[in-house]
Amino acid sequence: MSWTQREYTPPKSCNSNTMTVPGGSSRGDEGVVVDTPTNTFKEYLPSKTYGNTPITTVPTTTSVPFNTSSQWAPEGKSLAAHIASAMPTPPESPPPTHLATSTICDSHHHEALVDKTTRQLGLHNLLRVSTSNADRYWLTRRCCYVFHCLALRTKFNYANIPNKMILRDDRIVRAMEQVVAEELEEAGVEEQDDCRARMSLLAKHTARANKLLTDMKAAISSTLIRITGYVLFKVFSNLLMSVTVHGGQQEVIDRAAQRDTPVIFVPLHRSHVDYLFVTWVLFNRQIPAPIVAAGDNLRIPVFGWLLRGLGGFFIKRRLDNCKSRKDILYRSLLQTYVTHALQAGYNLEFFIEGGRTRTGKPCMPKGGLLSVIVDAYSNGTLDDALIVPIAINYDKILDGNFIREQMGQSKIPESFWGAVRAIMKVLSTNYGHARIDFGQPFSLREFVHNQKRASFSQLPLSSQSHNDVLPGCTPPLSPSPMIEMPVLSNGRNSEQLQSLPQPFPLSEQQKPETALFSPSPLVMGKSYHQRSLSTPAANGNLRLRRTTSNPSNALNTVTGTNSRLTGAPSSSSLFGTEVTDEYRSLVKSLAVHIVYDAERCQAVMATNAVAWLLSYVYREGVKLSTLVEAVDALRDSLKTRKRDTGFSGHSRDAVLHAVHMLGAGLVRLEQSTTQTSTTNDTEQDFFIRPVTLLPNIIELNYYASALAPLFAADAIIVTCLLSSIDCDLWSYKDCLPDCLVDREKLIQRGLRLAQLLQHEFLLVPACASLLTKLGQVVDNLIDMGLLQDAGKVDSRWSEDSDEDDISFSQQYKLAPTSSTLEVIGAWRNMLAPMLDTYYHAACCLTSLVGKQLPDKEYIQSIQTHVSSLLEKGTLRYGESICVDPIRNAVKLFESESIMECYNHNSIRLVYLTREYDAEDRLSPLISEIDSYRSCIS
Ligand SMILES: CCCCCCCCCCCCCCCC(=O)SCCNC(=O)CCNC(=O)[C@H](O)C(C)(C)COP(=O)(O)OP(=O)(O)OC[C@H]1O[C@@H](n2cnc3c(N)ncnc32)[C@H](O)[C@@H]1OP(=O)(O)O
Repeated sequence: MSWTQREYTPPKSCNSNTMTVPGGSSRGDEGVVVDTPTNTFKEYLPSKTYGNTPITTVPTTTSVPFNTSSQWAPEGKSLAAHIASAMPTPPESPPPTHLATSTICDSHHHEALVDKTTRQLGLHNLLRVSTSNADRYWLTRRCCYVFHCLALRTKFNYANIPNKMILRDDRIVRAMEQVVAEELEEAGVEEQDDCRARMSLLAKHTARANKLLTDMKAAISSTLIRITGYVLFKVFSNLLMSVTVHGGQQEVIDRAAQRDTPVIFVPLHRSHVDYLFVTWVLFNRQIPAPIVAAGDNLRIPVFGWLLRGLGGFFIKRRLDNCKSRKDILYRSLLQTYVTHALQAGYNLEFFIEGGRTRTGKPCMPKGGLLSVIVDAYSNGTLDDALIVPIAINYDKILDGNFIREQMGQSKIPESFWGAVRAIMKVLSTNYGHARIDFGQPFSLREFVHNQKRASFSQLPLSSQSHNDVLPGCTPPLSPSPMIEMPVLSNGRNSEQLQSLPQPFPLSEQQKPETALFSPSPLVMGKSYHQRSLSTPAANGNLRLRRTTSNPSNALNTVTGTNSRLTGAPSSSSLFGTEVTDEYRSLVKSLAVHIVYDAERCQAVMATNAVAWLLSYVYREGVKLSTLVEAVDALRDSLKTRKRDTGFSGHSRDAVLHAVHMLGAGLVRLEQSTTQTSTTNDTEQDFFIRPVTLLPNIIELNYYASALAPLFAADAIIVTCLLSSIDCDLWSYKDCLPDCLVDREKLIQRGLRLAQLLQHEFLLVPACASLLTKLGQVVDNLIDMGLLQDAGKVDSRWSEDSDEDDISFSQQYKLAPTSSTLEVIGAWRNMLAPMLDTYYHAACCLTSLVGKQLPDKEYIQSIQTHVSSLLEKGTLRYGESICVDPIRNAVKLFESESIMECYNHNSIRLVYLTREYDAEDRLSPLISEIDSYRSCIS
């Protein structure tokens, strides 16, 4: 089987800054055993019922007695021992094929951060620490973590941001006045008439603001970080075989952290361990801990206090309790706190997806916190920020599984005892390897510049006046009165600071434009506010100085609106109610860039590869030897696509390790004996079979889904191809079926399917063209030999063409072979369960004709419908029952204006729009989705 595919090369405007390090993860290298895992397979005990649907679970006994010796296992080892010793991903293995990736258009910042040294560094297992005397003395060997943690510098003076200072901020004062005025108006009291009512309302809201701030703010303690750092060494070394980071990436992060610019860490969220890892890596690199946005569901006894001391600041997961009424005061407090913290020198970390992925694929990003940063930049409060996408992946996630929620049951709220129970459970299990990948840091300023240039070049020449407000940006805040900025010092004196690399130089291409900016020494020198962590003594009273104008600020300068804007409040803020569409799309494209970049740098673990192959290629089971070959081929494909694997060494070890990690509940390992036809000898092999029953298959699918974004575009084109031909390719193995494929039509169909699946996959970043990407996927099918040139036809003869419009469309004939069929079959199977769900969700729209339903009830009715079809055996894939694709289908119906919603008494009610409020009007949509399913056998 050949999975090899040409890598998608972004268009010229979007340079891929993939860096290569010599070596590359290679197959066949000797693996170094890091640790010895427990030899027992963990028992998998899913609950027997989910909601009202009884679910059959597979027995948890394995088919292979792992404690017996086997002929197959070399040197008379027991099978269990053999499997236990088959562990890929030694940390000293060759480094990955790339350091980090970034898709940022025309980015130049990497030149300043990446050099020969960073490219040459290899992988590093964080659990292996070395103190200078580590090997010499018994005590330093025994207590290496203690010595290591003591040697690290953690004492940064994290600035205190007093409530008073935030409450005095203009934004809060305005918000408070607005809230009070609204309440007075609601109560029918004229503001001028009732001064006392106004004063008492002001006092009430000031007290509320004070309480909200106290509940929100982080209170980092250096000592707590040091102690936790040590505890995490002990805990991780018990739970995990390795925690690997690329040395070059660490070096780049060090350099980024030394710049006088806030660093914004944006990890994809898989597990509660993610935020522990990020701060822990920074602790190991002696970088100040960032403040981390934590959902206020985590503000539970003891743990809440602990998280706050480690950098957590608590935010509401939904800003407004009721969507129809914005909590202006809360929004302005959050925005002001984050802005002041960035000004005070804190680095920030937040999980842009707004929660852990339940499917294994990245979730669509949220724009709230990101808009705060963009707003701080646009109003001149921040000169720049370095954004670092991060991806963390695990052989096996420590937080259990998300089956309950995928089966439609509500999430169990976090509690003290729940957390204690979870920790106790986790402590007794082996979770294999974990891998942390830092993407290429990129400059917010550079991003905004590039976005602005892209939008600017799209404007007609006549409208390209420098006085025009920049497309994608709203006017910045007026300059605020000068307040003194706290000097944050992380131990560097001013000379050291001067010697550090300066903010990213603007590129040659940017120069003509930047010439429009008023030249200022502030940009080149260090006169703009200093960022460093201050000594409390020097900053007993923290005061902030905001730059009066920021000449390097792309938005100010390009809009040329500084003078006009004096006194104008920001309308682009979390607090502001009038967020323009252009500004929203700027923030959205930044958010998409971050998630796209983070996903691209995520390493594929052995469990992901095996789960993907078992879910979509060998659902009926496969011999170990065949699976090993398939993993080899998949690794080649990943390499071609510049994706790194979180394992190295022999693929057979990787497969056995993955089977062990996934456990008997998800994958069965059976011993099989085959007779060779030539020598009549018997050969021992294993037969590996995925457990395809519900709910186990949902968990297996979680691991498989890590590869879904990588193959999503291929899967879309293949699904369109297979559903548009009227023959079954599988019956034409190695011969030519008599059908032709039109390139243009295929790509157009692909574009439509991509639109239907817009809530499932981020196929391209904002700076790239989906059309180009789908074209490259078609080219790849040609390279694979599936499509063969059949000449061009005059497209005038096609149905919708114009008589005068002469254009030729490329035609292809199909040449399926067993290996290409295996590959495209896997891609097709990847989308099949999702398309089934979308189809049935569309069918259920008919139940909404002439009525409205609470959205939860509607989603539940779709799930009930799908599970009844599963019980009847009409549906092939158990995964179709998952609630996530159902929700995404509903979001699609909303974005296609088929359905609308409104809030009534905090309940979200959905109903069909007038154009679709009849069964016959829904039929075209249902048939359209069904047309893509016709390829599913
Ligand atoms: C040494 C070892 C140490 C160990 C050390 C451990 C460290 C220990 C730390 C603890 C750490 C715990 C970490 C837990 C991990 C989580 O708890 S993850 C969950 C919490 N975090 C997040 O959710 C962060 C990302 N989420 C967001 O940014 C969300 O937008 C918010 C802020 C939560 C709000 O969500 P929402 O209420 O659903 O609202 P959303 O639709 O996003 O929009 C809100 C507003 O944002 C603005 N906005 C949204 N999109 C846009 C846009 N595209 N453009 C412009 N404005 C926009 C608008 O103003 C919008 O309001 P409207 O005008 O639409 O009314």
